[in-house]
Amino acid sequence: MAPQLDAYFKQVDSLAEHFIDRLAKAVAIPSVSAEDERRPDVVRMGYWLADELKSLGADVELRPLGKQPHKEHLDLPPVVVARYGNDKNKRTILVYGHYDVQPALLDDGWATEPFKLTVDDKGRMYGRGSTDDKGPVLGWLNAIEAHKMAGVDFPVNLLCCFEGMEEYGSEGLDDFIKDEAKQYFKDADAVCISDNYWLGTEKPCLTYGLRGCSYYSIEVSGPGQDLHSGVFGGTAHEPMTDLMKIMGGLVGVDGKIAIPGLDKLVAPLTDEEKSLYGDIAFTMDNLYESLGSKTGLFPDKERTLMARWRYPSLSIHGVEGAFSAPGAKTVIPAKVIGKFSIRTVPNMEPEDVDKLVFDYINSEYAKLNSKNTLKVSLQHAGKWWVASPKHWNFTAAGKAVEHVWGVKPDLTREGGSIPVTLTFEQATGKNVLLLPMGSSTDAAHSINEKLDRKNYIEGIKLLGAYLHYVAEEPMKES
Ligand SMILES: C[C@H](N)C(=O)N[C@@H](Cc1c[nH]cn1)C(=O)O
Ligand SMILES: [Zn+2]
Ligand SMILES: [Zn+2]
Repeated sequence: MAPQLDAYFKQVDSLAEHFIDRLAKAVAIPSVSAEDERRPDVVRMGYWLADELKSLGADVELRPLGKQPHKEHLDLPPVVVARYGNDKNKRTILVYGHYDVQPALLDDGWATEPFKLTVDDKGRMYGRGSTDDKGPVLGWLNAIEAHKMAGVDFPVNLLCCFEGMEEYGSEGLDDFIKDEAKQYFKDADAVCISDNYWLGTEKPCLTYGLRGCSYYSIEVSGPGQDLHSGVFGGTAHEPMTDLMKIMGGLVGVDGKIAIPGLDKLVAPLTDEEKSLYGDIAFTMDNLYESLGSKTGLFPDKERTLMARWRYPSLSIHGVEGAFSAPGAKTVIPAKVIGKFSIRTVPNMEPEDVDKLVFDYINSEYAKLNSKNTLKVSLQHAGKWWVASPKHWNFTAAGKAVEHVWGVKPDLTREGGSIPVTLTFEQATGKNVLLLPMGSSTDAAHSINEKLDRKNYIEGIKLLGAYLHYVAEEPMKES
């Protein structure tokens, strides 16, 4: 295998500028799934990706997902499914990624235009979606192209599933995966997802766990319209005041969730699990570097990792309808919608979490004796996932990491969520591996998101090398 991989790696290096150009084209399409007016761009991105795959020789289909639930005027963006290779003597790997991105505005504080890939003198490639998840998705396409150009036989059959709604809770995809598990995806021997990050900036990792995400909104309404606070202040129940009381009580400044009973749903920490954290290559400086400050909640690495991986957290995201522009407008908002989410962990069942959340908010609201109207809703929920890393899929990826990066990867869990991971595992019955490309300082979801050139180019080598090692692994279990 070594000469083949050498030829492939060389080809990746010589195509590096072309691969960066491909990423620039993808970043230039503002495929923001959460913004209704951007939906045509999300669809355009799906078609662009399909065309790129076709030009590389893959069989591609754009599968419609129907209307968006609760927003029937909007079509969901298509799922791009593709097959590259159909050799019965080769293994088949199913890869998943997403071509939608988080919202981004220059005014949010970006140093460069978010939808223009901007490379600085240190090789940092800034742009929305660079690391989450356009760089990794294009990594698979680039791996195909470099094999073709180098004349190296592609070692496996590749099935692709690229969606356009991941950042909005993967609307519609669960049913699609369940339907296709025994059809389009039926040949898959294992699944690989590249959509998370290293823990630091130096050491690669393989990831076998994710937290779940239950996302809620609290709507408080009262007055028929926004009011003058001089004329009506002190005479009416104010929705914003009620909302702030409720939202402010959900979580303490120490990160402790105030919802009674939630902690009882969490799997107890065993001695065996506790012993795993010490060996992970992660320092408090890694945390401070990616936070951009020293505002961590815990002084030590073990508790920080546990807080990220194996305990739930509650984050308050924002308030719709509130006065958030600069200035000093004296308005009483008539209706406000507060948004928060809970990252869930083993053994929290989403329905149990919902019940505790609704009961707590309703009982706290009752204590306010407000005449306003409260509505609490679940926006979307995705369950946590923890798998066994003792599978040939992980062994192959471990060997590929050692080959490309010269170091054994850490086995990590991830604080973020990719809800379809569990769906892929359950619907196909196959092992799922998370193989990240980007690093902890990439600022996914934040301003100035970036992917380092080195992570992108070596990441393309890694994805290709992983497929070669997969082809060599003895098949021991499904
Ligand atoms: C880890 C992955 N790249 C990611 O960013 N996932 C999102 C998924 C999500 C959940 N609700 C909405 N989007 C995340 O963890 O926030
Ligand atoms: Zn992602
Ligand atoms: Zn994301």
